[in-house]
Amino acid sequence: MKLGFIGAGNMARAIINGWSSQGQKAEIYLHSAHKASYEPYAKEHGLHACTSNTEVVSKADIIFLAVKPLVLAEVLHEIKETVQAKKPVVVSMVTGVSIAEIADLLELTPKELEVIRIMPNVNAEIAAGMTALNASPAVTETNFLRVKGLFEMIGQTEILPEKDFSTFVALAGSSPAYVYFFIDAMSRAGVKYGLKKDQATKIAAQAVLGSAQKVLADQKTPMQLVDDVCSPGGTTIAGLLAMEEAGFMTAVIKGMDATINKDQGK
Ligand SMILES: NC(=O)C1=CN([C@@H]2O[C@H](COP(=O)(O)OP(=O)(O)OC[C@H]3O[C@@H](n4cnc5c(N)ncnc54)[C@H](OP(=O)(O)O)[C@@H]3O)[C@@H](O)[C@H]2O)C=CC1
Ligand SMILES: O=C(O)[C@@H]1CCC=N1
Repeated sequence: MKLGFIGAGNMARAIINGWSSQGQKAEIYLHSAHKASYEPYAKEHGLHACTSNTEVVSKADIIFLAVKPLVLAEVLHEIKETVQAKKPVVVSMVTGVSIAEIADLLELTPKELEVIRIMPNVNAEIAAGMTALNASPAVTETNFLRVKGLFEMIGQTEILPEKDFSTFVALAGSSPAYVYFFIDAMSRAGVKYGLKKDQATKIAAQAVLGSAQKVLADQKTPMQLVDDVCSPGGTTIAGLLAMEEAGFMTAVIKGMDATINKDQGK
C-alpha cells in the first residue's frame, strides 16, 4: 500500500506523525505548495518528496487531500487527468466539500471514483484522534476497511452520513481548539491565584483528561457526573452556577452553531 499526501500542513503532519508513532510502515509520497515546507519534513521522516501533485497521484494508491478548501478546485484541476487515467482511492479531509463535489471537480461521478470523505482531528498525532468517514458507492469494502484501519491506528472512528459532517466538525474536528482554550482559561485562573502557568496548565489538562476518560468509561450521563461532584452547599455548585450565570452552556452552543454555519458556507 502506497499512500500519497497533497498538502503537508498541520493536519497531514498530525496524521503522518501519529502513524509513525504507531509503527505504520506504508511508503508515503508527499507534495505541498512550498519546497521549503515539505522537503525538510519528508527528509526528517523518511517520506518521498515529490515535485508535483500529479507525481503524488502517479506514485501512490491512496491519495489524501490535505489542503485548505480555497485551493481544492485548483489542485483537483491539476491532478484531474492523472486521476481519470489511474483511478486511485481519493481520501479528502477538506472541510465543507462533499464526495459528489470532489468527484464532479475531477469530472467523474461518485460511482466511477473511489472517494472517501473523512474529518479527522489533530489529536491523531498522539493516537487519540476522532475521525468520521463516509464513502462513495464506488469504494470497495477492502479499500474502505484499509482507510478506516489507518485511522483506527491513531484514534477512534465513526461512520457518518455526509449530512452530519458539519456537526462532527464542531464536536471533533474543531473542538480540540475549544478544549485547549478551556484548559488555558482554567490555567490562567490558576495563575491569577498564584500558581505558575506550566504547573496550572498541567493540573487543568490532567483534570480534563481524567474527566473525558470518566465520561467514556462510566454508564452515567455527563450531567449525573456533574451532580456527583456538586456537594450540597459546596465549592463546585458555587462555581457551576457562576459559570452558568456568565452563559457557559449558551457560549458553547453558540460556538458549535458558528462552526456548523461556517462549514455549511452560511
Ligand atoms: N487543522 C485541523 O485541525 C484540521 C484540518 N482539517 C482540514 O484539513 C485541511 C488542511 O488543513 P491544515 O493542515 O490545518 O492546513 P495548513 O494550512 O496547515 O496546510 C495546508 C497545506 O496545503 C498546502 N498547499 C497549499 N496550496 C497547495 C497546492 N496548490 N498544492 C499542494 N499543496 C498545497 C500547504 O503547503 P505549504 O505547507 O507548502 O505551504 C500546506 O501544506 C483543510 O481542508 C482543513 O479544513 C480537517 C480537520 C482538522
Ligand atoms: O478550522 C478549520 O477550518 C479546520 C477544520 C477543522 C479544524 N480546522
